[in-house]
Amino acid sequence: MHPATPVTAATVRQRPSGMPVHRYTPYESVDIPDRNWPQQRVTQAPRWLSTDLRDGNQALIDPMSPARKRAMFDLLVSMGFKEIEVGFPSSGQTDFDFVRSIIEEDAVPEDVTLSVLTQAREDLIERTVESLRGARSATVHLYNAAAPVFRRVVFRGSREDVKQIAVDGTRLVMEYADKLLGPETVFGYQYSPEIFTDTELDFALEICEGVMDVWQPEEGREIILNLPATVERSTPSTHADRFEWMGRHLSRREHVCLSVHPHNDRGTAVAAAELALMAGADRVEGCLFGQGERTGNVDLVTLGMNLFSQGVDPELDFSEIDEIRRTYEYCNQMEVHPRHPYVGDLVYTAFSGSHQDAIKKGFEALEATAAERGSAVEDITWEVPYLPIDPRDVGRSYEAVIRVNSQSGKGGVAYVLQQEHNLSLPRRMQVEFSKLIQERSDSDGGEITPAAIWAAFQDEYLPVPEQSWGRIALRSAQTSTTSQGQDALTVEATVDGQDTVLTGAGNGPLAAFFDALRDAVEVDVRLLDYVEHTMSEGAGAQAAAYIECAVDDKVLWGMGIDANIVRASIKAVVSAVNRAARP
Ligand SMILES: CC(=O)SCCNC(=O)CCNC(=O)[C@H](O)C(C)(C)COP(=O)(O)OP(=O)(O)OC[C@H]1O[C@@H](n2cnc3c(N)ncnc32)[C@H](O)[C@@H]1OP(=O)(O)O
Ligand SMILES: CC(C)C(=O)C(=O)O
Repeated sequence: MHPATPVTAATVRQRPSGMPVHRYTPYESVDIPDRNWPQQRVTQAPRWLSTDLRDGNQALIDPMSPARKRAMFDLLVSMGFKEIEVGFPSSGQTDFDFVRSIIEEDAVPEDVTLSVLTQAREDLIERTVESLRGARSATVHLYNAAAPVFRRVVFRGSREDVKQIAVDGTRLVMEYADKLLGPETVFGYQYSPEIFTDTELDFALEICEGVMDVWQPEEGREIILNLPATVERSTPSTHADRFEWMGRHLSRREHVCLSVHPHNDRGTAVAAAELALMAGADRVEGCLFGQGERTGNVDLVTLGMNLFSQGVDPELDFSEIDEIRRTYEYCNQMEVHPRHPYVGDLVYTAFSGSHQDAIKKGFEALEATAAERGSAVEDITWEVPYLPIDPRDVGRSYEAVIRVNSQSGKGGVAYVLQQEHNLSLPRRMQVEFSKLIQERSDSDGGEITPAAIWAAFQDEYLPVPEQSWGRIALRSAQTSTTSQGQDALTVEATVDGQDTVLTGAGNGPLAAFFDALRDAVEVDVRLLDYVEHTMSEGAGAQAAAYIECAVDDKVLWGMGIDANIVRASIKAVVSAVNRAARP
């Protein structure tokens, strides 16, 4: 409870949480009942501007060194950004020198425009324009805050005074560009009424019109009007209403590039950007993985990948997302959260049973469709439950898609055995084995790695001669045909510690083996189900045999792997018989 507010029955009733809500006011909505944006769809990528090297950089505890700046710049270029805000050159020598270095070292591709930010102060503008000498294509971005509290507190002036700062600043930018830049530079201009989100719409419009009257946008001379949610204050829908309102009221709209610059204070910057695009914005400013002041700028990776996942070309290359992330982490000295959309360590991983089951079935269905159509899986429309995109499209593997812990079910365990060991366990055997894994994860806690799952599987099902438990250790098995046309089987094994030769006959090698077991080992085995498959293509391939049997009064599975399918089946029976006697 706020100390100045006494607790009374009335306040408690009005404010059940006890939080000092009376200090805050609701955000004003926009009167635009015939809004169009909800019907719109984004069908192509916007123009992107990365401000990692400016808004991102200015929010770092330790701003980027020249080497880190350069690594970030090169990354942005390699991803396909065509507009890059490379700094605030009048802030100090580091930013100024960085802009100079990429121009002088010819590190800026021909189709990339550099952008630099400045306040509307003459000395700063001069220094800013100075930094751009020799650039092929450059934009000066001028800002001043326009919201009432800034007019009152920061500039201590009227609307007219604040508009004049923008108008004079624009004129100064043009004058210094004329004076300092040569014909080799294609020069552009951007203006931002800072804190657009808290600025009265009519005043935001008035100040933008004043700036345009100076710049005189026309065919081949666009102006970028960037309307920043410097501090995110409204719902994305109200933000979109404001964009639609501005788009409807701005003069010379066809020469205006309307730009959105969301911050993430309410956690909805991505939605705010998307809805602003629906409301007519042409361009988005933001940072990789949402770096930036306070809660960050809008995350350009999420925005781009959201387009990608809807079948729209983002016009940015995210195919090696982990490389992008590594460079981001080096440059910003910040870590990406494990749940960060599209890139976090855990975002393509399912631990829970029902998710794993659905993912596994999804992969199987995709492969079946591809086989049916005779096409590659990569050419089939992606439709796998719980995975909005194919992790491989961003350079991830399927390795971590399913991880097993106490929340996992049979699907997850089966998936790991399938992926790592080419074993397709029959459904009832999946249930049987996953119970064993479940018991282990319940008792040990935490994740059970694929290696631990495999070790448990081998220990439980795959009989080997040196195995430390079980009645029977198989050494060799040979089949022949009896004079009555039956299958005869001779098996060399150690039974209860004694070297033994087992013989039997029956209709098929399995029946012959059951016969041998009944006589020599005194167990009664009945076959209930049998499944086999090859584990790989070509000669020398191993076969896997799974046998469900009743061993005396126990029903359970056994499994065997061998290059010879008969031996694989016999091993599977040995596996079941041994398991039946396991305490
Ligand atoms: C929302 C954003 O992200 S905006 C970008 C913010 N980024 C940065 O500020 C990073 C780089 N900035 C800097 O390094 C420094 O601010 C500098 C070097 C540019 C300027 O530093 P200083 O000269 O000390 O001024 P400072 O930034 O503190 O600004 C305060 C003064 O500028 C005025 N001012 C602030 N913004 C603007 C603006 N956009 N246009 C004109 N004047 C402005 C203030 O009213 C104040 O004036 P006063 O001293 O007469 O009261
Ligand atoms: C300079 C402007 C565009 C800005 O960074 C903001 O308002 O957040």
